[in-house]
Amino acid sequence: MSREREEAWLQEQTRVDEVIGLIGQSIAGLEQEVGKVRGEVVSIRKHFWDDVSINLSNSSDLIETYSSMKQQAEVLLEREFRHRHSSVMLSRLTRLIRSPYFGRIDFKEDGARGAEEPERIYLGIASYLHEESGLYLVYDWRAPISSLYYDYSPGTAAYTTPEGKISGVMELKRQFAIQDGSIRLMFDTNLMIGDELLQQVLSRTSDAQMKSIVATIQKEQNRIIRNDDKRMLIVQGAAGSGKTSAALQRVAYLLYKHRKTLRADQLVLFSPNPMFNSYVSTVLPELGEENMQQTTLQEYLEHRLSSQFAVEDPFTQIEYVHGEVHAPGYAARINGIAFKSSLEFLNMIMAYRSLLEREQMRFHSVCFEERVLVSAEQIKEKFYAYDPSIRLVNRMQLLREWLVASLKSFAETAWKEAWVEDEIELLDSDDYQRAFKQLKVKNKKKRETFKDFDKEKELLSKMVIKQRLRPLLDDIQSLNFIDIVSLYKQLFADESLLMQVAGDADALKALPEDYQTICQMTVHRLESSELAYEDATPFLYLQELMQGFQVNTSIRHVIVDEAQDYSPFQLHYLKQLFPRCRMTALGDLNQAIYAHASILSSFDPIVELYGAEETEIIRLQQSYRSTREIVEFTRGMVAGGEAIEPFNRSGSKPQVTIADNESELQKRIIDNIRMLQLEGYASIALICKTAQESRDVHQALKDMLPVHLIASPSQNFVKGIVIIPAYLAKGVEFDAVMIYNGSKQQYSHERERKLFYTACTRAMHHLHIFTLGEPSPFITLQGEETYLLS
Ligand SMILES: Nc1ncnc2c1ncn2[C@@H]1O[C@H](COP(=O)(O)OP(=O)(O)OP(=O)(O)O)[C@@H](O)[C@H]1O
Repeated sequence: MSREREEAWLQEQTRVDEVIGLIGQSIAGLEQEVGKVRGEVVSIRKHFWDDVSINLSNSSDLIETYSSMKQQAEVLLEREFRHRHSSVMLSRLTRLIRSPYFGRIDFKEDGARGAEEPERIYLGIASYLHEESGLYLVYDWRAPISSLYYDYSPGTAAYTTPEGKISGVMELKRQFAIQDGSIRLMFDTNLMIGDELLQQVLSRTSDAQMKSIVATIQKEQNRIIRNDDKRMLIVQGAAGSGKTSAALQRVAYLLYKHRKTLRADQLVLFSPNPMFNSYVSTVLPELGEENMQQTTLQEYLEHRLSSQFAVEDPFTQIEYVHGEVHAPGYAARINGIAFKSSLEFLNMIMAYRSLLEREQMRFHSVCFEERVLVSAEQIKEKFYAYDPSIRLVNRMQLLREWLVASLKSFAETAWKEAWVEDEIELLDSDDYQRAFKQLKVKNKKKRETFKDFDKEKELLSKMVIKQRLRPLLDDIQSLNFIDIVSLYKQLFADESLLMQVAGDADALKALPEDYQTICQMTVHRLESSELAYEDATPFLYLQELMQGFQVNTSIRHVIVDEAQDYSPFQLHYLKQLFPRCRMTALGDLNQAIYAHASILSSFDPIVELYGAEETEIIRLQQSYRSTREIVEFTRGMVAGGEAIEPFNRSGSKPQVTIADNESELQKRIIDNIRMLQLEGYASIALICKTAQESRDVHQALKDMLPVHLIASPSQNFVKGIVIIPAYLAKGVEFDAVMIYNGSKQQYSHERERKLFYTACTRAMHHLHIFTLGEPSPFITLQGEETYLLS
């Protein structure tokens, strides 16, 4: 180390010591404060009534009592607020003291006098204000001035504040890695930030949890994080380019920037599967923020539809797409999936709604026990008797009122029926008591005598009727008299209707050639009370059009990760569901592994969602996850892959091993896993094509190695050796990846290309593909120099 550098290091360590000392003092003060205020809160709560003087004798005493209570309540509120505030500060400083900052910039604003020293800005995961001097000893990485660190190398630089742009010269940019109070690494950078520190960070072994990237955010990623102008932000980025990482940092940024108006529960992340939720769940707490809500589209669909159907999940659909290629009707199902996820089909459903306003509506009869109170036919007649200019949803409200009235008039006579008397016999004593109480109140009001047997019986009978009609009334209130299942089924059962609707929606050309088979298959499944994944969103959309949209207005920001997995139809639906939200959609078209059209296959429909004016598209080409060798091998597998830039981190070339039979294949895999373990890799994945294959391989290997099977999306992500189907490994990463059988037989069809690419790009340091017989063309078409064959 040069002398100059040694001195700088020493100076910085001295400052680190000072800052840690000061933070320590603040922590001690806060601990005292928290303890004291907690004691006060407990004591006020305990003695609340002792200190309130209660006197209700006359109005002035009443006012005095009220104001004394109010005063006590205000004191309690103020103490509770102080307690919360100090506790938050305390936990922030406790996090900061371990590693107070990771960067420094020296910045001289334009207009500062020549002799003036540049301002030194130290950046950390939270700010630290030294109260006595009034100086910020650490700036929050999200503060406006901190963007200089991410956006510039030394030289002229500028940042934006709410008051405008501030320009100047950055004279120094320094990066640190501080652990337990000691500077472990220190770099001054002239290039763009991160290269050396990033090298170190990316060379580490992976973890079962994603990590924050706050110290090494790259310029392009910073654009994603701080982009706050447009309603829609689309990020199309290569595998491993940091889309998910940037999205989580973005959430932390938004929570900081809008801290007065935005709460964590007003943001929702749509993840590819529940396992992914646990994988990313520690990033925000690590940054000192509460987690946002996390869900999956499937979870939402289940929540809305599972009472009516067995709803197929997307993973069962993928298993079918990749595992049942020879099943009868396979091609029709695939075409059906693509068709039903298109915007053309959405337009057809809209056209269908218009048609239903005039004809073909379907209702359930309103029945009590076996008796039809209002027949489906009568409801339909009534519906079409309303003024056609009234909107469909409003006509449904009118129908509802009419049916509630019909039910009431039925109740008015039904209580006299003989069966009601039998039911009274079955009432328990609580019911009797309740009836008597009511009767007493009524009699008091009407000044009648109580000993009235008939009145008592009438009251009990009416009570019985009311109880028995309650579920029916609830059903009517929820508009369940509209027969949505028949409406959806009718669209496929009556081909002429489908043609008419397609014609009205200008979607005739989009109808697949084999639509008749698709129709039959759809009807067949609905008749078994099953809803295929591709039907779930259209069905729900139709239901909302009939019953009125159930929207969520409290959500202000929706983040859709792995956005390529969503169809245009599904994204449109999400937009309707969250009418007040801004949206961030992050994805990689090359990882689109579903059979439906991806929203990213053309940007047009997704841009149309909020309009070009309100949409920003950012592309990320640099891949950080994998070594240069792995990126150079995998990028050739996908269209446009040549644009993907590897980060300059070297490792061994991907290996391809051919085995003649399955037992040899497995033996080689076992040997390889043992070797990888000796080399110190902590997370190793054996990636299979389907869950079925994963289960079989697990069965074969489990007695020889400690392997975990992850075959269901609801499992948690675990460290160690995992056997996992490719579609569940989406979004996550491993130190070493082995592909179970990358043979020509397994991966050669176009639809398998992206699945294979997704599997290979999960590797950070080591990729090894084992094949049973001839390797897949996705391997052999790569340059021979990009991999090693054995
Ligand atoms: N600026 C950065 N600094 C440090 N690490 C980074 C940075 N950007 C990305 N990484 C790392 O690169 C890896 C890939 O990031 P991430 O999973 O966010 O990428 P992705 O684009 O969502 O990937 P995929 O689409 O393949 O799922 C992670 O280990 C992440 O920590």
